[in-house]
Amino acid sequence: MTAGGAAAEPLVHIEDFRMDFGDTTVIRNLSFDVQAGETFGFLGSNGSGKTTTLRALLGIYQPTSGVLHIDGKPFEPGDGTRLGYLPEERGLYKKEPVLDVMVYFGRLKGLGKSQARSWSLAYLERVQLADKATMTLDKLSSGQQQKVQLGVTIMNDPELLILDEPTKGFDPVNRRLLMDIIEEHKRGGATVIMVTHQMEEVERLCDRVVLLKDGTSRAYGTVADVQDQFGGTVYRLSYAGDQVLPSSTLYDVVRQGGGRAELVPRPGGNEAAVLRELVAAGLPVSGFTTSRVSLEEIFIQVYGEQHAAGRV
Ligand SMILES: Nc1ncnc2c1ncn2[C@@H]1O[C@H](COP(=O)(O)OP(=O)(O)OP(=O)(O)O)[C@@H](O)[C@H]1O
Repeated sequence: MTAGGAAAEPLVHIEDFRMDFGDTTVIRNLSFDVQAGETFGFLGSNGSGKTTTLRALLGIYQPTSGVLHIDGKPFEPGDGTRLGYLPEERGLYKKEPVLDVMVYFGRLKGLGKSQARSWSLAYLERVQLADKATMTLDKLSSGQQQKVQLGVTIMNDPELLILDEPTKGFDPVNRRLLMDIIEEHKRGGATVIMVTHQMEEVERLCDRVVLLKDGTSRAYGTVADVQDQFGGTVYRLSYAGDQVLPSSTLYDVVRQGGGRAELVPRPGGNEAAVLRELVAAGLPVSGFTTSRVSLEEIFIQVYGEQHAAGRV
């Protein structure tokens, strides 16, 4: 792997990536880098092209055009960087016992049999599945199966961990556990690329992010950079009644209902100007506070109100 340092090549380099399926272009002009050692959030609404990009990066899809490099070259399995990939579509041998499956994959990844076995037993203990070690996978719940799959993904101590929605379907306690495990890999020096729809995970773990919309980059940088690109602040408003806020050139409404609203200011939309406009429009404002815009609010602003009510 390339050594660290100011002039170091990025571990992952994507430049002008384009992907067509038949007549449909699903990714265009996509460029971003992931530096060695960082945790990178790959964000975007459903169907925006995240999984397609990861598949092209790993050579599963042939890109229509552009550069997709890991450590300075197109990825070849078994060649250089130690990779752990958790694909979006999960799938292990469901009729085999959990421990046997883990040991099998451990051996494929170059671990000795006893090393793979002891690692797997310790992992199963940690994720509270020790009592399932001899059960076949199809007897486990889907969240439990996902824990096994994450174990298989990280058991070769990857230098580059690519996780496509690692906590999908987990309850909050298990999500926290999984985040802790990913954070340990990050602290151990691994580079992590993570697709997730959980913005609090991104704020907790990610050094930088790219936000995809319709196959192209909508925002790219540190979480703070992206917050700044979207005005940096959000106004939280409470008011009597449940009326719809007037549209305005001074702000975008990212959420409203039940006498509360969140507004992201546009240029010229300072607190005083926005408040004056709302009051002039007859809105009985009872509270108005300013805070840093969250990634979730940015996400809603980018992808539209239709996502606000449901899971994106
Ligand atoms: N093999 C394929 N053939 C044709 N279209 C495809 C293929 N794979 C993906 N697509 C299309 O490419 C677009 C992007 O899909 P992709 O799975 O990359 O989105 P995503 O951002 O990962 O979405 P999600 O958050 O829902 O997982 C979608 O419109 C999808 O239908």
